[in-house]
Amino acid sequence: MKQYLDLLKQTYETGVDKGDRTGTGTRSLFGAMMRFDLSEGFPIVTTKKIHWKSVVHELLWFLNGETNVRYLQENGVKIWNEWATEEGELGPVYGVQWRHWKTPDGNEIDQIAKVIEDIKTRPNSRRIIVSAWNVADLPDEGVSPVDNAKNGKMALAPCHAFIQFYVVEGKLSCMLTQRSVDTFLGLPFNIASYSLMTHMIAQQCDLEVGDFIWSGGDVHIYKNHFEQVQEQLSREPKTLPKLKILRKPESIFDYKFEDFELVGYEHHPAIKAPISI
Ligand SMILES: Nc1nc(=O)c2c([nH]1)NC[C@@H]1CN(c3ccc(C(=O)N[C@@H](CCC(=O)O)C(=O)O)cc3)CN21
Ligand SMILES: O=c1ccn([C@H]2C[C@H](O)[C@@H](COP(=O)(O)O)O2)c(=O)[nH]1
Repeated sequence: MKQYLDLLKQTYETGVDKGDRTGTGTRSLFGAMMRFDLSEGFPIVTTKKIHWKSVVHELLWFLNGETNVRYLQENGVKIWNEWATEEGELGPVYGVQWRHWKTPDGNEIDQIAKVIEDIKTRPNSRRIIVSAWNVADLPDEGVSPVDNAKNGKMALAPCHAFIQFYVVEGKLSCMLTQRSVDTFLGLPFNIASYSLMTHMIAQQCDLEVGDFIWSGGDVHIYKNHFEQVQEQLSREPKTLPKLKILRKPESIFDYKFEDFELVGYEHHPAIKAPISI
């Protein structure tokens, strides 16, 4: 995960002080790209422990079209709790936009099903895209995440907002555009999550995995993560694990947590850090 550590270092050393919505304050740079060849190992950060269980359950939850944190909580995943209403609602976040994008005529579009169909039937298409950036559902930035969710808006505007797939020589690649990046806490999850999804879609479409390309807009380190970043940058990365998918489910919507095994995930100890809400 040299690419990740290089970006963390670059942001830490060359970023500019910048205020932000949460009030914490950040060091930030604008515009970055990383490329991971998924055939060379599964890109999960090794210089601290990443909670793999949270990565997998969060992705399955998105793919199920869900936006209530109940499923996550039932599976011991706490990462979305702070933004949810008392009933557990987050408003029309990723799950709704991926699976149930509302059209003006009252119908819905399942963007994930469409992407699978496109990859199978029109692999040369340059329009194999999932967008979570539904302008009509964006939150009001002057209102708290919980109040936005109560008002039927997204609790948070999508961070990983635009996904494009590409097929060539029997390999599936994925490129993500992430408009806002919590480099210490969020980014390791985002890289692992999209790499996992690329493996799943490749399996469903009988393709090998190609590259995962990540691009970021406002790449920042929160000011209360500086010590943790220094600690992490002092650690030596370890060899990447391999992802094993233990069966081929009927469809992209039928995967279970137990279907995935990260073989040989060696990592340094976890590093605790406060999350900015
Ligand atoms: N400021 C901020 N950063 C984010 O990364 C982020 C948000 N907000 N809001 C929405 C989601 C929620 N995400 C989160 C939330 C919490 C952790 C977190 O606390 N991670 C810890 C513990 C993980 C666990 O035990 O599951 C970590 O050490 O990685 C990570 C990503 C990513 N997103
Ligand atoms: O998957 C995610 C979700 C969120 N983040 C981070 C990026 C920002 O630090 C906050 C969102 O705040 P905005 O003011 O809406 O930009 O959450 C992430 O890195 N990854």
